[in-house]
Parts: sequence; C-alpha cells; structure tokens
Amino acid sequence: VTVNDPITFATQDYDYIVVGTGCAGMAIASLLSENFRVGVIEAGPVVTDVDIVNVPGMIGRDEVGTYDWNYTTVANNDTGVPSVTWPRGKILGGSSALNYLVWNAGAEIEYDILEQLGNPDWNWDTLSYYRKQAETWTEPSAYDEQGYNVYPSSQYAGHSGPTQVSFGRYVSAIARVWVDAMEYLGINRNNNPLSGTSIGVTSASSNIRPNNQTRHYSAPAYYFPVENRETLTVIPESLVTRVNFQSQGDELIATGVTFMNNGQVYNVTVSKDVIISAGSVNTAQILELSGIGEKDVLDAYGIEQLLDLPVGENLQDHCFLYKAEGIVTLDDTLGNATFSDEQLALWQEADPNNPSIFAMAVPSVAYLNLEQLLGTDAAQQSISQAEQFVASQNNSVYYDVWQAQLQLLRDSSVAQAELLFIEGTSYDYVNHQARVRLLATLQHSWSRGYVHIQSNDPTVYPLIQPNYLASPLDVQALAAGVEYTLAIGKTVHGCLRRSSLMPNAPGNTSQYSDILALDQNLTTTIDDWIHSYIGTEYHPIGTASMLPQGKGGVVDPRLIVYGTKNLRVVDMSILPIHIGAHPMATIVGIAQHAAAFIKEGY
Ligand SMILES: Cc1cc2nc3c(=O)[nH]c(=O)nc-3n(C[C@H](O)[C@H](O)[C@H](O)COP(=O)(O)OP(=O)(O)OC[C@H]3O[C@@H](n4cnc5c(N)ncnc54)[C@H](O)[C@@H]3O)c2cc1C
Repeated sequence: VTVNDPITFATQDYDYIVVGTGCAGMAIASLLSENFRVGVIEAGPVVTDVDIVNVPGMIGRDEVGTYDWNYTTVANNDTGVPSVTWPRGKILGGSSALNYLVWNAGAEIEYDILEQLGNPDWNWDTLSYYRKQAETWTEPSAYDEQGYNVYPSSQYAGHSGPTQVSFGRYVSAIARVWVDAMEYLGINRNNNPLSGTSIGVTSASSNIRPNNQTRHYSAPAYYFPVENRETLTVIPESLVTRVNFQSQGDELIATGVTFMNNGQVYNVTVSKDVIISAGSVNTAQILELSGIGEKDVLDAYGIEQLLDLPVGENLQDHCFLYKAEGIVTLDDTLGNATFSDEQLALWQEADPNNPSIFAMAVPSVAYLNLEQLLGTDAAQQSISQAEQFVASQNNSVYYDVWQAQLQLLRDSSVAQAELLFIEGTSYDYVNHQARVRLLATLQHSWSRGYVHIQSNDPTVYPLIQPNYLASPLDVQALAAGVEYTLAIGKTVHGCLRRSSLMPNAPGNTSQYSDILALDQNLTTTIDDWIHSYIGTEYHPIGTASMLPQGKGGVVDPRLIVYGTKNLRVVDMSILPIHIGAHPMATIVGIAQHAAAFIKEGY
C-alpha cells in the first residue's frame, strides 16, 4: 500500500523498516511482508507510466535527470582524474529503474571467495540458488538465438521468480555480428554466462518482460503485483536522515528511524529490525549521520560516535572508457523524432514478429581474463607487481581482501575487463550523427576510494572519491582494454568495420575529436587520454563491507551492523570485493538470501 501522509505512515506498527527500494530494498521488503508488517521509506517518487523508465531502448535518458540523485565525484589532483557524474536512481525501484538492464553473473570463485573471507554460507551455490529464486528466465526463440548467435541452456536459470528476464526482441546490427567479431579476435563464445563461467563473448539477457518488452525492474517485479498487501506500507518522497538507538549493555538496539517529508521531520518505530538498503552512497551517509563510522569523519561534523566502524571505505567501482562512432543505431531515435515516434508506436503494439528498435538494451558484452587482456608476459609482470603491492599491505585491515583479490587476478576463470557495446546513449547533436559506444571497463580495480559525509545536514550530498586509476595496475589494464576496443573497431565484420575509427568519423567539435586523435597517435596519448575520459560503469560496492570485525567489516554474515542487535544493511554496499559482472542479478539474489535467513531467525 502506498501512503503519502507521513503521520499515517509514522503511526503504524512495523516489525521491519526498510530504507530504500532499489534492487535490494524492494525485494527484501516485499519478501518479508509475506510474514511480517513492513514499513518502507523511499526518497524518490512512485512512477508507473513513464517511457524513459519502462522502455528498454530509452536507457541512459534519465541520467542526470528527474529520477537521478545526480551525484558527482570529486576530482583527484593526485591522479588528474576529473569530477565525473555518478547516476543513482531516486525513484521507487532505485537504480534498477534507470539502469542498462544487463542481467548476468560472475565466476564461481568470485562468490566462493566471500566465504573464504569469513562469511559462512556466502558462496556460488547459495547465491546462484537465490539468484534463480529471483528470476523467471525466458529462453530466446530459435530465430533470436541465431540473431544473437548464442545458444543458452535454461538449466542455469530460474523459472518462477518475480523478475522477468529475456532477450530483447530487437537484435541490432551490432548485436548480430558481435559474437562473431570477438571470436575472430580469439575470444571464446560463452553460451551460458549465468553458469558460473563468465569469461568469453556473449549476448547477455536483460530484465525485459517478454510479453510486452517493458523493463522489469524491482518495482514491477516485487511491488506492483502486491501493492494492496496490508502488511507492506510504502511512503515515497521521504528522506531517512538517521537511525535511532537505545543502549542495552554493550549493544545498540535500533528503535526506528527519523525521516523528512515535505520539510517536516518524523520518527517511526520498529519492533524487530531496521534494514538499510539505500545503496553504496546513501547507506554510508545514513550510517555516519547516525553515529556509526570513523571518529575523525564524525568529529568533523559534530556527530557523536556510537560505533567505530570503517563505514564508507573500501569503495570499489567498475570504471570505463569509451569511444564513439558514426553508424545507424538506437541513437537514431534520439536524433530523428519521426523515426522515434514510429518506433515508440511499434513498441506499444508489442508485436513479437515486428519488434521495435526500443525492444533492446545492452546484449553485446565480453569478459576477458588477465592473459586475454594483457598477453602472457605482461600478465605475469602484472601479477608480480600485484604480489609486491599486496605484501606491502600486511598491516592494512584489508590485507585479507587484498590477498583474495590477488587470488582472483591469478585465476583464469575471473574477468579483469569487460568490453561492451552500448547503443542509444551518445547521439552527436552537433554533427547530427548516430553513434555507438564501445566500452572497455575494469572489473577488479586495485584502487580504493571512499564515500563520507561532508556535513551533518542530511540534505547535503556526501563526498564521493572513487580514486580511479590511483593504482598503476589499473592504468595498465584499462589501457590494454582501450587497445582492444580499437582492434574490435577494425575487425572485418560488417557494421563493426563500418564503425571503425576512420579519419572522417564525426566529432571535430566535441570531446570525441580527442578520441579520434587517440586512434591516430595511440602510443603517445593513451595514458593521458584514459585519465581525462574515465567514467563510471555505475557499480559501486564495498562501503559497508561484510567482513570480520577489525578486518574492514561493517556488517557480519547476517548483515547486522557490528555492535548493534538489529540494524542490518542489505544492498550493494555489503560486497567487500567486486565481481566481474553487472551486479543487479547478484544483489537481488543477496536480498532473496537475506530475506530467507531473516525469516528463519524469527
Ligand atoms: C545508469 C546505471 C546503469 C546501470 N546498469 C546496470 C546494468 O545494466 N546491469 C546491472 O546489473 N547493474 C547496473 N547498474 C547497477 C545497479 O543498478 C546497481 O548496482 C543496483 O541498483 C544497486 O542496488 P541497491 O539496492 O544497492 O541500490 P539502488 O538500486 O541504488 O537503490 C537505493 C534506493 O535507496 C533510496 N534511498 C537512498 N537514500 C535514501 C534515504 N536517505 N531515504 C530514503 N530512501 C533512500 C534511493 O532513492 C534508491 O531508491 C546500473 C546503475 C546505473 C545507475
């Protein structure tokens, strides 16, 4: 039930309060409300009928828009990396309402390593089981299999979960040649990227509802179908500003939260747990505003420290670089209103035999291990450098995490880079050219950043310093990824060849002219170029890490904040080390897992 009156919301009785309705929050709130009374507080609005949310091919259109928190990072003078935008969804559904819909998973070892780091029952078997509980996967038709050139087996997917996952019905010109082109470059085809084997080129599935080709994000998956459930009460457009506690012996008990609605402040109480699912940026902010964090951070803003935990540290992201070309793509819907209107009308018809160009998201992805990315010799050198770095960290609280990352670097089943095409997000309005983006991204960054409050005013945004490229290992890997994208642009495969970097490609008056210069003068400019054009792949993790206490941990394996009895964090911020995959499917699986053990505990 959605309520807009804060007094009505605040005076009801709740067993659980969930803060945030993103990939994790909406799922856990909905699942717990099957047995308990759950109150949910979301900063953004409830939206049902908005094309930029519902139409898969409109990806990217709400970045720096109405449903985005519109965060930016701070520039880093040491590395020379400028401030970049950091989109995060502020809407019922959170970032799942504006993300790029790639639904995939990492390698088995990337999940097993969570258990090795001290978290019993956090491994591939458990997390893939719960991811399957979250999804209803529809296999592509024989015709689409040929179009996408992948032949997935349904045995690795779930078949009765709330989130509809399928292959977009529109197979673009690029998607048709992608697998072929990468195989030509020596990368193996991966027909089953949900199987625990992530390396290789594939056409990824997306959370697109197959019958009408709409985005099936966390609100339609977990909320709209049970909107009338009396035990599930959601208040939108309300900002949680802190968690309230009382002490019991050495432990803190969360009694509820404070939130702001329309400029007024309200308190709401809880009988069991407060669950923070505000995402990697806002979860850290809420914990710090509540007195949980590092003393110097809290002291600076006059906040009494209740618990000393490394909140906001260990921030890791997948960062990316891209180049752009002139080629007919989904970008044409941005530049040609008539074409866009026609295609939108076609999308509304949802005729499976005549798919609209809007019935697509981002299928064309490939994951490379270290050797594929760098070549054998450079890979060995990189491992030696990483070994030296890790040895130098033996006094760090994160030493075990660094060692785990070294293990992942050495393992050929683990992706260090992702290469992917994105259409529909980079129309060149100056030269009136449709483009396509080809991205090189880093999956296991050696750089670590942080998110911290910079005021005790909850409406002041926290400071985000991702520290991209602080490690030379990251510079080397990303530079190799960029070189790979240039090779892809020059393959002989149909439209990939048309999209190769030619001197007459568009961009003289935009930032892309520099990218063209890069292609012509690769060796001299690549390092400078990657420092100037780096961006986020939107996957921040780690700011409330699930690790042992004293070893970087903020939450324990039951996702309870150390030193509290009943404050949990269930979202992307609990992952202590990154996975080589887009994280949404994993985080929804984490929420399913958490809902199961929380229900068991009571
Ligand atoms: C542009 C973009 C593209 C992406 N593409 C992909 C992709 O293709 N595939 C993929 O797997 N992943 C993708 N991601 C990442 C993925 O969406 C996130 O990792 C995932 O949504 C994180 O889930 P979460 O529950 O931790 O946080 P979120 O989904 O961000 O949800 C957090 C929620 O908490 C709310 N909130 C925050 N603070 C407060 C507060 N103080 N009070 C009340 N409510 C609050 C927010 O408004 C939001 O609704 C993308 C992300 C973005 C932004």
